[in-house]
Amino acid sequence: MDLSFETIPAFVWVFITIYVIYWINNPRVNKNEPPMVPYKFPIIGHTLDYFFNAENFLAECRQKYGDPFNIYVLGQVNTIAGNEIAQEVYNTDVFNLPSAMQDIFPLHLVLKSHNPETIGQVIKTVREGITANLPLYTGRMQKQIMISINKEIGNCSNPKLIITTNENFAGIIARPLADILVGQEISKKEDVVKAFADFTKDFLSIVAIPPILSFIHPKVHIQFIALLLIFGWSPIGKHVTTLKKHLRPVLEKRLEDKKILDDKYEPPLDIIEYLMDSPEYETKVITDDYLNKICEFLFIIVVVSIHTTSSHITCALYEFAGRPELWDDIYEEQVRIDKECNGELSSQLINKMVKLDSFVRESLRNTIPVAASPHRCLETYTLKNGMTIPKGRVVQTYIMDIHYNTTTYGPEPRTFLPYHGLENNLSASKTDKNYFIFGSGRHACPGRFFAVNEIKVGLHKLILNYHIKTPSGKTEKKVQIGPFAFPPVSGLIFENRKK
Ligand code: HEM
Repeated sequence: MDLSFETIPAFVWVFITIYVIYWINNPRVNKNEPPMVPYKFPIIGHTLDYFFNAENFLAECRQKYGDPFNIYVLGQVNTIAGNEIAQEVYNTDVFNLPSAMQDIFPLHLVLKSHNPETIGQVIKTVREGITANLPLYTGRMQKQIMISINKEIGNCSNPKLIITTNENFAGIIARPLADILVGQEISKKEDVVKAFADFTKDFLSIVAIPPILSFIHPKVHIQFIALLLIFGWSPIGKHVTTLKKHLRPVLEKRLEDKKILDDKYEPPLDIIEYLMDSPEYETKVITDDYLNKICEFLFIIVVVSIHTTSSHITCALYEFAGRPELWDDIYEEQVRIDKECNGELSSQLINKMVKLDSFVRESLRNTIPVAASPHRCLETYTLKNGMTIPKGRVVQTYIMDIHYNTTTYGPEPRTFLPYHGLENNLSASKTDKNYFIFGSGRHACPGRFFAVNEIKVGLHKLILNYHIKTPSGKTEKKVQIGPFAFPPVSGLIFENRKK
């Protein structure tokens, strides 16, 4: 590079910009706050440790500074709350998940109606429309899962290696959810199932943009993404168009039928019917605005439900495939239940899969990011231990500290304990202070009962139909990207069981 007299102003500007960023973001931690972990480089702080060595870095900090402690990542101070503090954070309304998520998972940029009010309606819909009707959905769920299994895994008379990246099982999970959300007619359309299965993956291309501008402020990074979207980038636009195309005629027909049949109208059991019946979504005519509103609402449910469930069923399958010592025991339970119901599962029988449930709980306990689920402190708050968390601070949940605590899970907490849940009367959907996969307290995931049922029915059918093993014959390593964990990518070998 030529260093001439003219380049000096550019250097001066770069220097001034860095100094201003440093000055604005220079962490000011009050005396009464959790201890700040020292760092070497201004602005960068602990960013590299957190994104490239999170597990060891946080473990060392925890040992030295206790729970909680502060680190400095992407120009912001974050409080890390582990086993002793996280429960208090989750049980106090001053700490808010959606507010902190907006900075790293800006769904509101592509789904304009994603705001606190709509999230409240989504939670209510999941509770009243899905969880409360679980027994009524079981038959449909089972049928749709079998369609997906036959389509995506099919006949394996010879051993077949299936590269089970997340997408494969997103299809298995998307089909039953489509059935429940948009009804039996629309969910037969393959392009709708694909739109549901792919929506989150395509949205994640937004999240994958390196958050360099967050060093200035997280909102600057979000504004940059907003600009890209304004200039025409639309990773999820095609999915909204697909859903609208199929939704319009069905909603119009339902309105028409209601008018003609009046009291004799038999409402289908699905979420679009639930919505049309609710005061916020009542309408006499299906306008484009109305369709947009309904589509956005449905995609919010899709985002919170499909990717989470599909990556967990994938990981559970890898755990099963890599642990031959469990195969016979869990298979025998599935055969017994299958015989009891002649292949037609009911909610009660899903509850009877106690070994499978316990295995799923253990797989969920072990499929965790190092830290996740940020909560923003909305008002300065003093913890029971006397430490103060200032307004605006993001508190990260140190999940590994919670899920690998030695008091609950023994001196080797990373050992896979398939029957820990069964022995301690803890089902896979039961949250407690040592099991945070579905969060905790008042805001704990309202879809967890449905998610666990879906995972259990999926595993039940797969285990009944196939021998499943890993290519190495052992458990496969999950993929770790930064503090996040993803299913292994080695693939799984399926072979038909002899009937
Ligand atoms: C294995 C699959 C799933 C996992 C691991 C998971 C995990 C979570 C977690 C950690 C939270 C935050 C809880 C908190 O703040 O305490 C959450 C919230 C939520 N989940 Fe799930 N979830 C799963 C499946 C589902 C499904 C299938 C649905 C819907 C059918 C769903 C709907 C929601 C909703 C609406 C919220 C927001 C709750 C609130 O803010 O109060 N989730 N989930």
